[in-house]
Amino acid sequence: MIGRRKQVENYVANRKVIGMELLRKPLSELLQQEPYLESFFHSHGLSVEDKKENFLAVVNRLRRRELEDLGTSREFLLEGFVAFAEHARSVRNKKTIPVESIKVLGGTHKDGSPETLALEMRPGDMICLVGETGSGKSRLLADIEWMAQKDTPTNREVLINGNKPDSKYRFAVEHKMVAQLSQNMNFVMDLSVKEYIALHAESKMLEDSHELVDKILTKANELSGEPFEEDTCLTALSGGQSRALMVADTALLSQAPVVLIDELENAGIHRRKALELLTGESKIVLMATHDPILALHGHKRLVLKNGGVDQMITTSNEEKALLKQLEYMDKQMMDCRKALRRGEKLKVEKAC
Ligand SMILES: Nc1ncnc2c1ncn2[C@@H]1O[C@H](COP(=O)(O)OP(=O)(O)OP(=O)(O)O)[C@@H](O)[C@H]1O
Repeated sequence: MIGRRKQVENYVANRKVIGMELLRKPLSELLQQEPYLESFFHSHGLSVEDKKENFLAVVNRLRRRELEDLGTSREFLLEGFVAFAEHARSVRNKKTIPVESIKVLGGTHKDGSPETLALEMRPGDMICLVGETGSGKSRLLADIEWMAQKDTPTNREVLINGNKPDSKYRFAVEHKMVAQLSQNMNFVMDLSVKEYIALHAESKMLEDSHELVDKILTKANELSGEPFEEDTCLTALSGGQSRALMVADTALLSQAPVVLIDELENAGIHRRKALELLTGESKIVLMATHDPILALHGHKRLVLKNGGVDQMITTSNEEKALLKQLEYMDKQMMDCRKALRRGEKLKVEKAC
């Protein structure tokens, strides 16, 4: 039987240069540069009291009994740590495709007739989809999400920056082009708001995650009708607070250049600010909605009929003027709601 120092030396000798720098660097230095590596220690039940040590020393120190208790081996830990770090680095360095434009070329309506469409969208655009039930709004959102190549029921084709998207972008989960915000956002995790955002930021291997967590919390509170604290449990958030958190999280943490929204419900969220936050982060926002305030906020709206885009309407100046009136009424409604919550009696100027 070979001793533990020998096992580690053998491993070191057999291992090619890659990974050795990682194993020999003092943990204090390594974890300062790549704090997410600490989760490897937690998940493998390793304690690191002396951070001046390097990973080789940590593994070397472990006794056979301890390794058995942890259900692992030295080789496994060394291999695992290097693999974990390499994967984490690749996630961190991963770039989504820089999107300058997305073009949707028409396919066919439900009855098979051709759809005349050449829709071009650029970062910062907000486009609304309107239409009767079953007219094809969700299908259009799905075509964009799947980067359809005449291979969906609509036969549409989606071009990224004027070209057919590389299949690695179409099918690889880590290159997600699209973030979805759906109507039903319920949390089932037993975490505080701050823990949840921190976990999400950590999963993206971001360096400045603390700053970002605070920024997301502040933005979520600006969007929410009812403010909430960082230690509020996710499951205790109201529908509006959950949506506000998801919008802020998507805008600031998601690398996906496109956000698809299936109706942003009215209650408890400042909808205009939510859209401004998303488009301000240079995302392309597409939203299926029948809410006039949201629909008129879009630069354009697509009218869906029989599975195809029937009209593409640019928001007119008259509609923009109407939007101001609607927003005024909406604010009155919000104020009334707040006053009711505070137990106040409503006065005529606050009447909705
Ligand atoms: N061009 C098309 N060709 C064939 N099938 C289509 C086409 N467009 C939509 N469909 C199909 O029609 C059905 C209804 O479409 P979809 O769910 O997109 O409608 P919707 O407008 O989102 O409806 P709702 O408002 O009820 O959510 C779906 O099964 C969808 O796949």
